[in-house]
Amino acid sequence: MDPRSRPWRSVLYIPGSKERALEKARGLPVDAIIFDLEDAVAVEEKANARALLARTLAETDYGGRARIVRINGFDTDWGRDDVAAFAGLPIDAILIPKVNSAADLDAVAAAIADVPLWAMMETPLGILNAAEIAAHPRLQGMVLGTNDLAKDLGTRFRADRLPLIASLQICLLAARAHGIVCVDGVYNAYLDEDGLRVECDQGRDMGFDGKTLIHPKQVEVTNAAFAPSEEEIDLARRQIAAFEAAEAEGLGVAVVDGKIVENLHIVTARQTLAKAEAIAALQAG
Ligand SMILES: CC(C)(COP(=O)(O)OP(=O)(O)OC[C@H]1O[C@@H](n2cnc3c(N)ncnc32)[C@H](O)[C@@H]1OP(=O)(O)O)[C@@H](O)C(=O)NCCC(=O)NCCSC(=O)C[C@H](O)C(=O)O
Ligand SMILES: [Mg+2]
Repeated sequence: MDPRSRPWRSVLYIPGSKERALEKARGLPVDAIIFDLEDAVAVEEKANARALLARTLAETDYGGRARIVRINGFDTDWGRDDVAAFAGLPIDAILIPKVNSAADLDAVAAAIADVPLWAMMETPLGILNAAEIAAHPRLQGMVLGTNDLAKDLGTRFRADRLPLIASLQICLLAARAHGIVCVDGVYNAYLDEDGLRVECDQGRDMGFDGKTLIHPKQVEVTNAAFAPSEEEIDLARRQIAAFEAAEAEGLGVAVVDGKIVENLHIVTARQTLAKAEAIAALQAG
């Protein structure tokens, strides 16, 4: 199945150790959940969190939300046990942190069959190797880890994310070249709705499928930013109608709102309508 055929607007991290948050997520309108065993879980809680999460995933219906488990690094004390604990459980992907190369994916792929892999893109070496990582046959998605990346690059926070733009675009290029999902990093100031909206709009403009989140308060703004707007849906419908009318007259170009519409714009228009339908189906289900 094409991993991009479903919505990935809002992808919420939940610490695997937080029972209340694991329960609460069942009622949140998110497209996907990342159940985190890595940075959100303290060292002394790692084993308990893994057991709690495995039990929860075995017993809990998360509806249409995609379920992704972020394991600890495969070369850490916990990584191999994390992977083993989720074999056979109902999950949609395993997310590997701090992926530096395709070889990091090979190691996890050899340890668990059938489950799609996702990669955290958050190290300078990983960004430089984005093309070979995205080309891995088991990889279905990339998630930007902008906190780790900012740390390793030594950047300072800027609202326009100028120091990170090149890395974001390299990942998008790699993901798009290989037809996989690409989700933007988190916005740390989780009570700052205006700042989140600006960053969501930037990510949407760049071409990300959605954004990773750390708190339920961020869901509504993010879902709105990454869904096709009413205006976009209306334009897509009018472009398709105008182009089909032009084609019926033997023409290859139509004009809508003073702008040319060619078959490549129709591909985008159809994708917009398909995304709106997929979102509606997820919300209805
Ligand atoms: C940021 C938080 C620590 C804030 O926690 P808290 O103060 O407890 O929040 P609230 O009291 O406002 O919570 C209100 C209710 O919402 C639930 N809740 C909170 N967070 C979540 C969540 N993430 N998912 C589901 N539900 C959540 C609370 O349980 C409250 O419920 P109720 O009792 O019914 O009122 C906290 O939000 C948090 O821990 N967030 C996740 C942090 C995290 O996962 N960090 C790691 C991922 S980020 C990262 O590593 C990115 C990457 O690797 C990089 O490098 O950039
Ligand atoms: Mg990180």
